[in-house]
Amino acid sequence: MVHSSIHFIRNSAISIGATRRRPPTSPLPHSGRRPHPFQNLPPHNPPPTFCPFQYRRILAVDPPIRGPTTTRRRRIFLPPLQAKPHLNQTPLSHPLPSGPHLSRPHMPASAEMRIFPFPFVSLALYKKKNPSSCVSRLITSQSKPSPSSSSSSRRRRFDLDPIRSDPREEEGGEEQAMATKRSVGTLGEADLRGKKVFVRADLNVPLDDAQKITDDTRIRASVPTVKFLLEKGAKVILASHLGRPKGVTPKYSLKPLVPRLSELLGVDVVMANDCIGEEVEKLAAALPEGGVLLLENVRFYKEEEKNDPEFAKKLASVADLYVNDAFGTAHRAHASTEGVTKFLKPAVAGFLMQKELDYLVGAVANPKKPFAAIVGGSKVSTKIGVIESLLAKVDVLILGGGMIFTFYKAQGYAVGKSLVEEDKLELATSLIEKAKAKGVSLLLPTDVVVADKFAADAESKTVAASAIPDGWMGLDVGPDAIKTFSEALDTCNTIIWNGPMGVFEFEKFAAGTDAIAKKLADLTTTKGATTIIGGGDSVAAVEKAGLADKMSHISTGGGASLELLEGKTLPGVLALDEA
Ligand SMILES: Nc1ncnc2c1ncn2[C@@H]1O[C@H](COP(=O)(O)OP(=O)(O)OP(=O)(O)O)[C@@H](O)[C@H]1O
Ligand SMILES: O=C(O)[C@H](O)COP(=O)(O)O
Repeated sequence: MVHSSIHFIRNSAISIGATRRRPPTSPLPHSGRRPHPFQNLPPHNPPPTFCPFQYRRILAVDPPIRGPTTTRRRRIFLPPLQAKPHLNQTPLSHPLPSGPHLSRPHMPASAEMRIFPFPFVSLALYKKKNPSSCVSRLITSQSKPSPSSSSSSRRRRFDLDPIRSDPREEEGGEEQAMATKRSVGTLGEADLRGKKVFVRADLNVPLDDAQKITDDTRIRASVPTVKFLLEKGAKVILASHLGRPKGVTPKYSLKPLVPRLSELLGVDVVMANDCIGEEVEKLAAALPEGGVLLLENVRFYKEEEKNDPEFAKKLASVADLYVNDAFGTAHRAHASTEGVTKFLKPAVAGFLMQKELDYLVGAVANPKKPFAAIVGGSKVSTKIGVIESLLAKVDVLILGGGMIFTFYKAQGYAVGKSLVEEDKLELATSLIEKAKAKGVSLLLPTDVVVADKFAADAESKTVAASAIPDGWMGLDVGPDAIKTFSEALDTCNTIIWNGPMGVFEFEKFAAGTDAIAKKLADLTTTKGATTIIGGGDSVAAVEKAGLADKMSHISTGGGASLELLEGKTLPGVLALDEA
C-alpha cells in the first residue's frame, strides 16, 4: 500500500509537468549525453579577488547523531581557511598544517581552544533528547513566509516552517492525494479478464548506435505490473516514450525493445507501427487474453507532450482501463500520463509507481531516524530545491561533487579551476545558515582530490579543502572526507543519496562515489538501514559498482525522483483514482 501522506507536499500540480526543467538523467546514448559542466567553462576560472588572506583554525562541533543516550560532542577540525577580509577573525601567527590528520582528535590544545562560530560543518544545535523537538523550537522561532512567497511560482516548500500547521488543511490536500492512489493490485480477475488495459510504462532505456539496449533496468521494472495483468486474463496495450524525438524519428523507435520484453514477459509481444490510428485499433481488437501489444513511441506526436485532449482520447479509445507505471515520466503532464485518465476508468497506479512512492514519499516523510541525505552531482543550482527540502527532514546532510566548490568559495576558500557557480555564492552561504538554523549537521569534505586537467589521465593529488592549488581543479572528495562521511553514516538508519561525490566516470576520481556506494550497501545489508538512491548518475554509479541489488530502493526516475524530493507533486500520479 502506498504510505500515508506527508505534510510537505503542497504545491500545485499544474505547473509541474509543464516545464522541461532538466535534461534526461541517465546517460542515454540515443539522445546524446548531456555536456559535462566543465565543457561550458572558460579555460581558467578567474582567480579569487579577495585579499589579504588570513588563516584561521576552524573548529566545528557536529551534532549528536549517535542518538540521545550515546550522544557525545565530537570535534571536527577543518583545515585552515582563507578568511574573507570582513570576517574580522583573529589570524593565527602561522598557517596551520593541513591534510587528513586535521580531522583526527590529536590536535594541539591551542587549536582546540579556538572555537569559531563557523557554520561550515554543523553546529551543536542538536537536541539532547528528541531531535525533532530541537528542530521545532528553532524553526518556530523564525518568521513565517509571507503569503506572496508561499504562492510564488518557484514552488519551493522547505523554506517554509515544516512543523507549523498541517499544509493539507491549508492547501487542499494534494499531497494526500499523492499518497492514496488506487493500486492495480486492487483489481481482480473480474475486473480484468478480457479487458484491454492501457499501461503507460517508462521504457526510455539507453540504446547504443547499433540500437542495442545497454541498460534494461526500466524494462525489467515494468514487468511485474504487466505480468500481473496478463495472469488475470487482461489484454495489455503497452505505451511509452523513448528519448526526445521531434516527430517520427526511426532511432527513437521502440521496436528494438520487443525481443527483450517478450523474453521477460514470456509472451510474444506484438509491435504496432504507430500509437494511434487504424492499425492500432485492429491489433488491439485482435489481442487475445494474456496478449501484449506495444505501441510505437508516443512522442512521435507533438500532441503527446502538449497533453492534447484529442490525442489523449485517441490513445484511450482502444482500451477499457488505465494503469500508470511510468514513474520516470510521472512529473510530465503528458497525454499518455495525465490526459488519458480523463477518458479511461479506473485509472490506477502500477506496482513500480507504488514502490517508488513508498520510498521517495513514504520513507522520506517518516524516516527511521537518524536520517541522512547525501547530495552530490555537478552543480548546486540543479539541487537547490532538493537541498532546501531535505534540510527540513534530515539530521545529517553530506555534500559532495562539483557543487562543494561553490560552498568553499562562498566561505573564502581558494578553489583553483574547480567548478564554481559565481552567481550561487550567496545561495551557498544561505543554505549553510539554514542548516545551522534547522540544527542539521551539514558535512562538507575536509579534503579533495584535485587534478591538473579535466581528463581521465590527469595528474592528481589529495589536498586539504582549503589548499587547492592555483590551476588545479577538485574532481573528487578525499580519503579524510570519506572517513568522516562514513562515520556519520554509520549512525543513520535512513539514507537518501542523489548525485555522485566526484567525476566517477574517470576511474581516478571515482573513489569517493564508490566508497559511498559501498558504505550504503553495507549499512543496508548488515544494519538494516533503509537506503534510497535517486538521480541518474548516482544510480549509474551504484550499478557500475555492482551494488544495486544491495540497496533498499533504486529509483527508476531521475527528474521524477528529484521533483518528489523537492516536495513537488507529480501530475501523472495526481491524475489517478483515489484508493
Ligand atoms: N568535482 C566535480 N567537478 C565537476 N563535475 C563533477 C564533480 N563531481 C561530480 N561531477 C559530475 O556530476 C555529474 C552528475 O551530476 P548530476 O547533478 O547530474 O547528478 P545525478 O546523480 O545524475 O542527479 P540527477 O540525475 O538527479 O540530476 C557527473 O557527470 C559527474 O562527473
Ligand atoms: O529519462 C527520464 O528521466 C524519463 O524517461 C523522462 O524523460 P524526459 O526527461 O525526456 O521527459
